[in-house]
Amino acid sequence: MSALEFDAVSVRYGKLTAVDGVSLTVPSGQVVGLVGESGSGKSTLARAAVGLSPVSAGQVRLDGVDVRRLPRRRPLQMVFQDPYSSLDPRMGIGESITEAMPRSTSRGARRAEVARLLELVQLDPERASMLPGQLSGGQRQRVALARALAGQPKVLIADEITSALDVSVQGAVLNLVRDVQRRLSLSMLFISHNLAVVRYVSDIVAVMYLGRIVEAGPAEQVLTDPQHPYTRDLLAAAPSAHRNLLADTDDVTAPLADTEPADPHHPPPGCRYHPRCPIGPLVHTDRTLCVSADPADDAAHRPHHAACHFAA
Ligand SMILES: Nc1ncnc2c1ncn2[C@@H]1O[C@H](COP(=O)(O)OP(=O)(O)OP(=O)(O)O)[C@@H](O)[C@H]1O
Repeated sequence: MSALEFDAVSVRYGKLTAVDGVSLTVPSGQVVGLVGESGSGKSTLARAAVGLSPVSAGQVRLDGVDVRRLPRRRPLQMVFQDPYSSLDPRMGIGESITEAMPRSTSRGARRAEVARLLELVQLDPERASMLPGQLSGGQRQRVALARALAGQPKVLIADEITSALDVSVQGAVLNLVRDVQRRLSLSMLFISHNLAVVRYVSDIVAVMYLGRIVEAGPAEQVLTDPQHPYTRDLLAAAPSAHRNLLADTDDVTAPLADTEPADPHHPPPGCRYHPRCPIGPLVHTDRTLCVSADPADDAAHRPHHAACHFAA
């Protein structure tokens, strides 16, 4: 079991700061669910761990070791929304899985290992010679998971892995991932725009807004007693999060009611959420503080914390 730590990580694309000094820990054997609107920087943060987005400041560590020092970052494996990101359409699925195994795997052991991995993701090992195009979307995603597991990871990063699938198979893939995570005691960073899905798999929930984590804590606490107005607004925009696991209405990428989506190229001064935040007017404070001062997350040492001047 291994802990993944983002320590004040920033990612810049030219003038755009997509991830801005994010600190977040995925504790050993636990699942951290990362939520937030489209463009908030979730994928960029996850990709920073596996070397797919450029870290301009800060460090990502696995058990205290800078991940850049890990050979091919093999202990960190990522599964994407589109399984074709990791599967070659011209390569048999068994071969794709074999390719991801450590070089030390003997030739003789490879075939048995492919069969073991296919069984682990509940696919018939007889299918090892099939091409990805001969499988359904859900089966392809299972193969992508088997390929990620072939690298013998300690940490699994799952980025919207069910959102491109038919609703009818989303639940099964989700159950599979959760089952595999528990069985192998993997640490997992799980990204989804669907709050009900995040609630179902996560021990900890982190909420991202314009490149920052604005709230994090034990999943139940964050989702039933949110401290940050943005988290409250997300939950209010997804009322079925508590009932229907896979309802489309939980899409938090939809703009929140009556508010302009934020422009990551021009983050507002002070608190980044202040132009959309209902709290100032509600509590009759003058909003000078929110407009002028960036709310430092003073309580980041606590299990449940939020970056808001008026956190509940
Ligand atoms: N390779 C890139 N080059 C330039 N800008 C990028 C790149 N990748 C992401 N961005 C920008 O960084 C910001 C964060 O994007 P990111 O994809 O991480 O957000 P997200 O929260 O994962 O959104 P989504 O749910 O839509 O994937 C966005 O403004 C996006 O346009």
